Amino acid sequence: MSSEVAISVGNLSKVYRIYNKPEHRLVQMATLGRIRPFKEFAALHDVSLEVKRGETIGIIGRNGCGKSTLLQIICGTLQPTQGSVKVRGRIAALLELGAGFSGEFTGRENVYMNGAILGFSREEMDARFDQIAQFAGIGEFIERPVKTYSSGMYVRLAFAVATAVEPDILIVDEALAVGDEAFQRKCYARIEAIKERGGTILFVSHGAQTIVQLCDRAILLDAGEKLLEGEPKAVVNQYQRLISASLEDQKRYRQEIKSGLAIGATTSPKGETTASFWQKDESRQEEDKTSSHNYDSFDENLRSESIVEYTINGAQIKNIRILDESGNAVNSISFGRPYRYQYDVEFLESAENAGFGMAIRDTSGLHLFGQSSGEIGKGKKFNKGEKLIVTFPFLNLLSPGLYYCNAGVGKYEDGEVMYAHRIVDGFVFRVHQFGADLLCSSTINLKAGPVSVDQHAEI
Ligand SMILES: Nc1ncnc2c1ncn2[C@@H]1O[C@H](COP(=O)(O)OP(=O)(O)OP(=O)(O)O)[C@@H](O)[C@H]1O
Repeated sequence: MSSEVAISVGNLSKVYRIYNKPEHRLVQMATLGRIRPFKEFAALHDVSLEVKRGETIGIIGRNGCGKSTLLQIICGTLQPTQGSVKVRGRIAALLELGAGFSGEFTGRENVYMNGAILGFSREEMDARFDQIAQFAGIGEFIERPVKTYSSGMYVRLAFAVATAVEPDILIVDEALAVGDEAFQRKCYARIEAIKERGGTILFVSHGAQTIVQLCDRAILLDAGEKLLEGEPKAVVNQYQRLISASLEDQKRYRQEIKSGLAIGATTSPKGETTASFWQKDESRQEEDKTSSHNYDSFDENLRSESIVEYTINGAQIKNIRILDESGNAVNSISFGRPYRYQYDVEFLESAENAGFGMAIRDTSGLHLFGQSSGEIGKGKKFNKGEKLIVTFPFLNLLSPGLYYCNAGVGKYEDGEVMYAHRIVDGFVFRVHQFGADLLCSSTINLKAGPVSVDQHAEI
């Protein structure tokens, strides 16, 4: 293993044996394995991955997809059925609650025991103890048995120990979700500090935002298999599409993701690209370019390369766009000016209680703003064939930079809220620098106007 690599996992598989009754284990032992009264369940199948020193990798996937199993094998607390794991450096792990501490011992005693397991002497832990207790912030509970702790207190102490011992590799399994918001912020700051000093971090989370914000690379696990590995935002987009798909579509998506078809698929089902709408507006763009009132324009080269389109489920969103005050299509816009974010919707089936939404995210995937036409479930009925233009007016107070827009049509059917159609990162726009410098460009905000949904025959 090269010295640049901190973790190397090769063709890892884990098969659990599931016994219907505890005594079946005895039967197996008594018959020297001739009777095998168990079923086998493959929790991991042929997973390989490599984490370089200094990288932060996020693992995302549905419940039961094998994330914890993978981390436990990497930490050495679980044996694989097949495959290899090589680790270079000292690992500190925050695995699921209950692992790591002994309930009968006090917090203080557990801190010292954990330190000893990681190879620290009593003196070395003495030097760190006050800092650990202060970070955990659990007051006099540090002198009480850990079994009396709330889950939040437990995580506070576990995180304080795991990060105070300056690990080369930090492995965190969703644990932070238990702490309160202020503590989570403290933890993320500490994770950032570990990253900055070149530590390697392996991070499991269901939180798409966390993965996008913290990680250099993400891995999507599904049913024990590594489906995708890559840039966090692209991986998270596919994960979100997968978890909100019907069982039937999930199979197809898995195939698409595995074969690489799902990434950067920018074509809508009818073969129209999002850019085709804009080509219709070329004459208007020309007019706009000649007008002297602003620097707004439409940049043909600025296209979203991370579009993820959900299955059409009764409606279709088309032609996502931003229009300036005069109705010109723009994707390079000014600070402080009013615009309309717009898309067309055609209902392919009638839908009760439909609603329309949008969201804006920055390049890291951070959700900045979202708006909807109203609560889904209290919306109108729309008939098959009905065509609409959905408009979200806004005053642009976003700082210069690139932003990605989502569009979604929701409906309420059989007591369930679902997407009739959704496009993630369907449109990208730039807030340009011209004229923004003098304004307060640190504001990350939009001033939204009332959403309108207009019937339209020609879309
Ligand atoms: N000791 C065990 N015996 C049998 N099956 C197990 C055992 N531990 C885990 N499993 C099964 O293996 C699969 C993977 O479990 P794992 O805990 O790794 O998933 P996960 O992705 O971490 O799930 P979650 O997001 O819910 O924490 C699940 O279907 C789980 O039921």
